[in-house]
Amino acid sequence: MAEQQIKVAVLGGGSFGTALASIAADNGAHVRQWMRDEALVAQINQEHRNGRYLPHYAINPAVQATTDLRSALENAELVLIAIPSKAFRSVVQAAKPWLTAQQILVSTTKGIEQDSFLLMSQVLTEETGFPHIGVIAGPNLASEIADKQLTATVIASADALTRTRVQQALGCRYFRVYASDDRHGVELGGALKNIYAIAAGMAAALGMGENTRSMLMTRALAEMSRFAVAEGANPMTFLGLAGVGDLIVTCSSNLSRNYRVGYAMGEGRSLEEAIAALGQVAEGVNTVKLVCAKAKELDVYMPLAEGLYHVLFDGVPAQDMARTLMMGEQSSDVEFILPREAVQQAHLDNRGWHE
Ligand SMILES: NC(=O)C1=CN([C@@H]2O[C@H](COP(=O)(O)OP(=O)(O)OC[C@H]3O[C@@H](n4cnc5c(N)ncnc54)[C@H](O)[C@@H]3O)[C@@H](O)[C@H]2O)C=CC1
Ligand SMILES: O=C(CO)COP(=O)(O)O
Repeated sequence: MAEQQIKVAVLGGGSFGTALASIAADNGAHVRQWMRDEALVAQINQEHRNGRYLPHYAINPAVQATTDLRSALENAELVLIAIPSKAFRSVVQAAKPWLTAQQILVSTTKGIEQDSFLLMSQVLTEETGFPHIGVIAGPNLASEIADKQLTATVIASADALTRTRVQQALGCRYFRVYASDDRHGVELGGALKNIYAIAAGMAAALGMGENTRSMLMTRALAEMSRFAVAEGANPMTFLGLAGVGDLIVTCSSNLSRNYRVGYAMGEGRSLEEAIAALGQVAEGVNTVKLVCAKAKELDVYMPLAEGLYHVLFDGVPAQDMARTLMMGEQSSDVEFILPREAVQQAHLDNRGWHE
């Protein structure tokens, strides 16, 4: 018996939405991709190319682009939402008339909502109340996926049907989909690593070495997981693709937009100049603001994020961020083994030498 063709809707005409639409079509799905720009729709449908966001890659000709939300969503079994966090809720609200409780709704967005501090899958839950909600995150540079470089991602959901359908719809010879039920941890991993990608780009532009890069990434992981645990996530998630995996790729690659913003600032450009030169979304700029405020509220120690905040928004020179790392408290390597507090207490108990 021939397998049924799954119907997939992708909301968003940017680089990641386009890469995912093309994967699903390569996998035999019936794919409609919604975006606002009529010219881009025409280009995708006629030339099978997204000249604005992925100009050098061929899109599977079966992807049908449209500016009509209704026709994109009607009868779709799986809806992938690849819209920057600033516009995510408004797009979900516009889509609501054509969303149903049977559909599987998946956010691919790595950001946090400004006023609510909600992650995008929480926005989906709040707006729809539907049961099949998940999130995709992992080391997934869109242009490498479009180039069919071997890539892995994570589908995270408490709902087994959501995990399975996404694995079936997107898993193919160049794209491997792993499952997790820690939706919050996976989604936080994707959002938080953008902060450290900016810092890593800065460090690279300032000529810092490989030891420094490795220290930065590892301490970033400690900081991310500390924050995520305070938010109720499982720290083990950060050993996976959406934690350490995504951190490695975004802190190492010039293809990451967050890394590029940091690199431009490390070369002496202002934040405004760096963003203007990018011309795309770097979610980390907003995320660092929101996370620093939340960390204060929760009393979570995040010296790297705070140091980056001061460089981005208070005019502190980028070189000084490294000092924050070197001159911070003497701490624990892996605090899930030796708690930070135990190290601090031992210092208090042994005051007076070298101080
Ligand atoms: N590009 C990448 O390599 C990856 C991106 N992501 C995440 O996916 C999300 C989307 O990213 P990209 O596709 O890369 O972004 P992008 O910057 O390439 O494109 C964003 C798309 O959203 C559209 N958009 C913006 N505001 C809108 C609105 N109000 N209504 C309708 N459409 C609107 C833009 O027109 C554009 O088509 C981001 O949060 C990002 O963190 C996740 C993994 C990889
Ligand atoms: O999340 C990404 C890769 O996994 C893409 O990162 P940027 O948003 O920094 O380009």
